[in-house]
Amino acid sequence: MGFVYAQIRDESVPPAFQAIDARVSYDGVPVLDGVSTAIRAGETVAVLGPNGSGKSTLMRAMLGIVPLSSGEIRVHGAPLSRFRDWRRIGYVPQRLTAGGAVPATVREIVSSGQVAARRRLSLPTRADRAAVDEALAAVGLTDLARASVRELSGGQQQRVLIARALAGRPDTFVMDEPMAGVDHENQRALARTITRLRDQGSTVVLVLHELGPLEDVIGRSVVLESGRIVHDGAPPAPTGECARPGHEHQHPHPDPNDPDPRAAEPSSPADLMRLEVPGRD
Ligand SMILES: Nc1ncnc2c1ncn2[C@@H]1O[C@H](COP(=O)(O)OP(=O)(O)OP(=O)(O)O)[C@@H](O)[C@H]1O
Repeated sequence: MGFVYAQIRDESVPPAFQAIDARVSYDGVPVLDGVSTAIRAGETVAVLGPNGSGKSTLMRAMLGIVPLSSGEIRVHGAPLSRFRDWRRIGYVPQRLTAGGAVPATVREIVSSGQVAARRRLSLPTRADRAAVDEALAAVGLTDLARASVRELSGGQQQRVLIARALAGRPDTFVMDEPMAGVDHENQRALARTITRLRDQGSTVVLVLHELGPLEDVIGRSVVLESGRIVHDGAPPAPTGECARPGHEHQHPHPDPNDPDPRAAEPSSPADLMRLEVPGRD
């Protein structure tokens, strides 16, 4: 723990992510409206806010998946366009729509999280396989390793995506609603995993609708409203604050398998890999 806090305080370590007056528009409509924030290495930060406030867009902009109309993103000290060390980043996208033609198994999808980190043409090592086993165990999917992801429930598919990010052994995680559709028991397991990542010094940025079992893990919350940061600091108090997510909050995607025309539909390990390593060329 001492190491973690020393790292957070150490000004010589660049922020894991830095947004400087970041703006994103869709069809001329501003969705991020001048966001400036820094996620320090080793921090565990929740991004909260009402539906449509720009949370996912901020995550995707930080990873270069959506372009800025103006402003700047820096990742581990480098401008996004020059950042190359994507193996350091584990991305859990909002959800998986696993209806594609390739009947990938749970283990295959989880193993795809290691492709970015593996040396060209090299096969998985024993350590790689152990990391996949560990990631599957961390999300409670060991028994389903050989199942096709298409057979899984939305919450189980969400856990596959989390395991895929863990398997690559990154030190920086971006998780977009990792708890969505996940039952309480597995939410608590995920909270334990995130606590462990934090204690190891990993950086974790999560989009959440409510803190739930993560309440004790989250040290800082950034609340967005209409594409702007309206709160940045200690998580909002449980009651009486409009910034608190959950109240008047309608989740727009109650069924994780319900196709969303906005979403990419990753259907193969290769497609999932592209989600994992945005911005590579
Ligand atoms: N690819 C896209 N094309 C057009 N508009 C988009 C696109 N992605 C998001 N939007 C719009 O941008 C706004 C912000 O969306 P975003 O998904 O970032 O919000 P959010 O805070 O993550 O919402 P939620 O809690 O519902 O997931 C919304 O109005 C949304 O409809």
